Amino acid sequence: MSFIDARNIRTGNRGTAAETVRPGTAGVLLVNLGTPDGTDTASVRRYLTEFLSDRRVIEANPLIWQPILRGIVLVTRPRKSAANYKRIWNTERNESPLRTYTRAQAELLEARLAGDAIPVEWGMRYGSPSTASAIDRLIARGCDRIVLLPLYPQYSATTTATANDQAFRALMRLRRQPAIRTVPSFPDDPDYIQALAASVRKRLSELDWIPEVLIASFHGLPVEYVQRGDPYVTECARTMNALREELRMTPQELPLTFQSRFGPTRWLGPYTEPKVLKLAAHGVKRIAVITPGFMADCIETLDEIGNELREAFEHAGGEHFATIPCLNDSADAIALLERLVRRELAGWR
Ligand SMILES: C=CC1=C(C)c2cc3[nH]c(cc4nc(cc5[nH]c(cc1n2)c(C)c5CCC(=O)O)C(CCC(=O)O)=C4C)c(C)c3C=C
Ligand SMILES: [Fe+2]
Ligand SMILES: [Fe+2]
Repeated sequence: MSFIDARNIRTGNRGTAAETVRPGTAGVLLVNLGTPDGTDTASVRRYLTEFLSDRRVIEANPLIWQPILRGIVLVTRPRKSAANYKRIWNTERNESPLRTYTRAQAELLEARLAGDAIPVEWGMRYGSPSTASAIDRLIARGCDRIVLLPLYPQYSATTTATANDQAFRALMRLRRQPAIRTVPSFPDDPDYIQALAASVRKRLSELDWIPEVLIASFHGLPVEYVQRGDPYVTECARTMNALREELRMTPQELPLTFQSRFGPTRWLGPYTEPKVLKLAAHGVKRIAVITPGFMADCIETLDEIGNELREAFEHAGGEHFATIPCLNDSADAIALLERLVRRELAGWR
């Protein structure tokens, strides 16, 4: 018998097709936040449980937070959120818009990379399809090198870092790990800024009125996270400086605001809705809203902005309200993703 007893060695990756790997084959993994599987309260509760139990998202001591989450938040919020998801659901595919757009981005990017035979898969940080399953699919398609692209233009530990964490957690299951390159955030990448500017010009050209103010609304973050070193707010400011320059607009014409506050702590300001109500109180009748922090339309853009903010503005005397769609599956979005990915592929191809 040889010195190493082969019976004691697991030869493959658990649950993956490691034997299909072709050395030197690179693939791409797009990761987005995640979304419920359905608009029923139970599905939303399942999703929120996983999301809001992530210690990158809620940094409070779990001994304090988990009883609040399970005793209060998960008792009240899922029903309200489920009703909101119903208003924006993609009924044709019976799925959330975030899932539809993330899948479309992956499929269109794969078509763009077809000449180089680079497979593209997509996964979610929370819910399905899981990040681990997407990595398994890339390995089954022969990859031993993965470019991992978290779909957030501005870095935050609550989004980018936890997406990367989840991918590396998935690798912990594997004997034969692929090599990974993570794509950095891209808050003022020229292709991203030009795509945003083009989306503004296109949408405004469809209107028969001109907005007095174009609000740029980003997802918020607790101020404490920024004080502890999260660079998110700096990256939002970089996006805004570049976008204002590209559109030749002033901070008054294109102000930065933050939406989606959650919980009782202080979040980044100014908050989007109070800002819009103040504008209405000052006689502003026509506004448009862009949401540059989101690569795909989702409940935060379609419902919180497209429905709730619109109603609040009109109720306060506003007359015209328009939203600029996220980059979604536009040609500009796919060209941007391709460029970000090709930059990280350098040296591998
Ligand atoms: C402490 C709570 C939260 C932090 C921090 C947070 C950061 C953060 N989130 C996004 C992007 C998205 N968030 C979305 C939904 C969402 N976010 C929170 C809470 C925090 N987010 C909640 C409770 C929810 C659910 C909304 C509901 O009505 O129940 C989404 C949309 C998902 C979808 O299904 O459409 C996105 C996208 C960013 C970019 C960010 C930090 C910068
Ligand atoms: Fe969020
Ligand atoms: Fe929200």
